[in-house]
Amino acid sequence: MSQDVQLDSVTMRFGAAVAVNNVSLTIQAGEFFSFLGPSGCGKTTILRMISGFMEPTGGAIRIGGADMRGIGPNKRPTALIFQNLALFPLMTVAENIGFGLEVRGVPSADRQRRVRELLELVALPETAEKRVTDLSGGQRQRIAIARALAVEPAVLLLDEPLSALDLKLRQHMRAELRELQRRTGVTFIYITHDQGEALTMSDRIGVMSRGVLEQVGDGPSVYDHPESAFVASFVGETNRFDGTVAESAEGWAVLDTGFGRLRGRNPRRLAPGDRATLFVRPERLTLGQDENALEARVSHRDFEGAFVNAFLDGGLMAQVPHLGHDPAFIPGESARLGFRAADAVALPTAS
Ligand SMILES: Nc1ncnc2c1ncn2[C@@H]1O[C@H](COP(=O)(O)OP(=O)(O)OP(=O)(O)O)[C@@H](O)[C@H]1O
Repeated sequence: MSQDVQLDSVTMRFGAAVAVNNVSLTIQAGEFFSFLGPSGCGKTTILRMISGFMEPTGGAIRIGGADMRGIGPNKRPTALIFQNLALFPLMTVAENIGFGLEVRGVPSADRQRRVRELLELVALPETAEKRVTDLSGGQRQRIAIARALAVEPAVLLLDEPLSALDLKLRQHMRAELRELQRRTGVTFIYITHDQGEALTMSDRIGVMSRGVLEQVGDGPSVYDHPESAFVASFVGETNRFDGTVAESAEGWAVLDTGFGRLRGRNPRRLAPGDRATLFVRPERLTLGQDENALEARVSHRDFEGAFVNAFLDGGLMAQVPHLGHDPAFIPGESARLGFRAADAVALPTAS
């Protein structure tokens, strides 16, 4: 059975350094939850504490309501998949998957049945007698997952498991992991620095920076409603207009910026005189929009296939779908752009 994972003011100090700072959160049973953040933000440390390879220096971790303090990794209802998978190269696929069951003394016939079921689950029934070294990267990935699921963990912990794969395979595996999670109902806790992975797979995402859990929410809420400058900049591309709040009213703020007065949402209740930054996604900065109108010279444009990205003076970027007849972003010429105030968010400028 899958179980919820509760972090209660969890802190991890290494000497004077605080790797994880007072993180509180409940990951629901059966949820696909991702911790997303840049290198060094504390994601791996959180995963190690949940799996029992490290004890927090403060706070508590409960799984299915039971306090995990003092309970070693083998006694916890968790399984961990590392970045390098750590499959045994000299064993066959079936031996790899059955390894944890053998260690636990599961009889051979039961073990074989379970291995067959798991190979069906990851759609690789024909590979049972192959050596893992004869498999492709994506196949090895699936075998590592089957091996982790063999011992029927309530919670599967995944430490950047796709980072060694090439781009196409990585994108394909996202869908497979998501599907596998739905089918098994096991709680997945996934860590990644790749926002695309987090956004496509997760029920909810916890965005981390410098040991702090900055925001928790589903993909659209984190992308469309960032609550800090860090989240706005780290999740997705964004334009930023630095300035000072000139006016503020219920839910709205007007900023004086290098591009004139610009208006956006004001979820953090910024007041006149506050330093602030207005964030606008490139796909929301559009041609022929009169609200929050501005002019900027096009420096260059990149053709990306499905999209055209136009780069403008002032560090701005506008993204439009490529429909065969691209709009007039002509390098060297001035473009008149704008954005709806509802598509912009003013947040305290990052220190
Ligand atoms: N055993 C340790 N001793 C001392 N400092 C550590 C130890 N483990 C991690 N740290 C420090 O804690 C911070 C968080 O590290 P952590 O590995 O959790 O980050 P991360 O977000 O997983 O990064 P990455 O994606 O690079 O693995 C870093 O500053 C790291 O140097």
